[in-house]
Amino acid sequence: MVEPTTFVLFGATGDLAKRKIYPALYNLFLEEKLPAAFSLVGLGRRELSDEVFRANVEASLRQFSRRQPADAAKLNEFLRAFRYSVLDIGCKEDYEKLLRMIEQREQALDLTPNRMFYLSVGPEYFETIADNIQASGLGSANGWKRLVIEKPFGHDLQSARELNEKLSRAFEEHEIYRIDHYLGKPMVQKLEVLYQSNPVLQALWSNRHIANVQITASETVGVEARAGYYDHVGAVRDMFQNHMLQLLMMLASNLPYGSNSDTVRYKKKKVMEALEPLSKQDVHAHVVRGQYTAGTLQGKPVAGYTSEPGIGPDSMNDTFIAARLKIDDFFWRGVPFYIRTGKRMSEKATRIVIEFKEPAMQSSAVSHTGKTPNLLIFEINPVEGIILQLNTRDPQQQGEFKPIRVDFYEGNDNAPEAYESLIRDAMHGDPTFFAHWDEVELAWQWVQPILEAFQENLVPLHRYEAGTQGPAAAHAMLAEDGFRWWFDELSEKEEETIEGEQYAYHTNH
Ligand SMILES: NC(=O)C1=CN([C@@H]2O[C@H](COP(=O)(O)OP(=O)(O)OC[C@H]3O[C@@H](n4cnc5c(N)ncnc54)[C@H](OP(=O)(O)O)[C@@H]3O)[C@@H](O)[C@H]2O)C=CC1
Ligand SMILES: O=C1O[C@H](COP(=O)(O)O)[C@@H](O)[C@H](O)[C@H]1O
Repeated sequence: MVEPTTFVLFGATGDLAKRKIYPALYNLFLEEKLPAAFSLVGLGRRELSDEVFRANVEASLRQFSRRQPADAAKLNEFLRAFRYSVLDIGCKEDYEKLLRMIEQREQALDLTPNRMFYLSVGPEYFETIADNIQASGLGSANGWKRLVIEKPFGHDLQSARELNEKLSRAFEEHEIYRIDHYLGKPMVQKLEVLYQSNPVLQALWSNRHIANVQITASETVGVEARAGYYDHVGAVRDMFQNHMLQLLMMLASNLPYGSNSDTVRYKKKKVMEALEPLSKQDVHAHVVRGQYTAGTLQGKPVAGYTSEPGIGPDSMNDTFIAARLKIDDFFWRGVPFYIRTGKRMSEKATRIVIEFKEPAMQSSAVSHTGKTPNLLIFEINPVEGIILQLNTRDPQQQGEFKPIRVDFYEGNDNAPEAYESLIRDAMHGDPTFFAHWDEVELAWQWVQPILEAFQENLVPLHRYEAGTQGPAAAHAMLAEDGFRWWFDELSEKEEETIEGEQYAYHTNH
């Protein structure tokens, strides 16, 4: 049972609300996962009547919801909860007006005053909104209050700390839900269960058996219409500091059976604390910075980053980052974690590949031609699946090994979106899949030398052609350790030679 809730949506006329929040709420409603007593107040500067607001919400469902609103009665029942109020974030009187409106609705619907403030607005507004919520009395009713905020949470370590301090004046940590939509992806949420409920995985889940871990989030899209935002953040802030490090934490935290949200947060924090820090001078040896140039994607020519609308010809912004990380703890000491993410790469895929070690002793009487390492692959996005790569004998070529893949793909094309489970969890008061401040701070702390090294140009900016798997230097980084990125569609030529060097790939580590 979800408690009665008033959902106060700042940025109700914006892109995120239309594309993600309304469809998520609608699907939760259809699945009877919204509170029976539910009211939503949308806020923005635009003058809209309740009717126009509801019509806009309906239009967004028609465009973006995974389930079309076919049943008019159901749709009307859903939209009945929606009201709109004009609010300028900096205007104190607007919050007083909002308070009166919410109180009236709570009275009319006999709602306990539980209020969820969802900030779907730029981060520059977070502090003002939190202060005004407190000053107006919106947050001091006789129920719970929660603050849901979107990324980015700060621009670097210092700004993140400042922001957190400001939010803490109005909301306690347990009331703040920092959304990282990667934590809402079904396969990411399943990692915990897969580990806890499969002794075979538990037995293998350590430096005894694992040679390395590779986490990739490659995108085919470029900067799109987000130049103003992206050119100041780059891949390191947009994806790496948050989504990619969250994937690392979820994978490496070895959660014991029966973990609750406190254990999850504690374990994730421990992973971050055990990450070997990089010094600014060392960044170049463990981090590859890249930027896409013109190329071909799915048969079509695409522009290079510096020719994109809104991007200057001299921009040194990173559209790709790859890094080698080491976790110095009992489980993972000696296992490199390679993380990479980039725009305009050859495929849209988020996946984790776990490469297992080879047994130390091999019989010399048996040919090992064709043998590859065992791999366990978690496909996270856009397809969801688990693949195990094993070796068997090739029946045609008696003496040779042949890799086979045992795979399971989640066939549900209509799977819930990340925002559905995250909004539901926030309404339930379950913080498990939200980013705690401790993790966010540790993530910024780890990334800070990278930000500084990029800023001071201590790391070369490697160009990579759009439609490829990123700069050659990212392949060379793994080759230095005797590994390779799995699942790259490198052409044979590229595989043989990278920047004139022989690709050092061997399977016995
Ligand atoms: N869009 C996306 O896919 C994603 C967005 N995010 C984050 O979500 C947040 C919102 O992004 P997005 O929806 O794209 O942004 P938009 O620019 O599309 O929307 C911004 C919203 O903020 C409102 N707003 C702006 N200034 C004021 C003000 N002074 N007073 C009142 N309302 C104001 C606007 O309303 P009005 O114009 O009516 O005043 C509008 O509803 C950002 O933090 C973004 O980083 C995170 C992940 C993905
Ligand atoms: O947060 C962001 O994520 C998207 C990628 O998300 P995905 O769910 O499609 O993998 C990325 O394109 C965007 O730049 C970033 O802000």
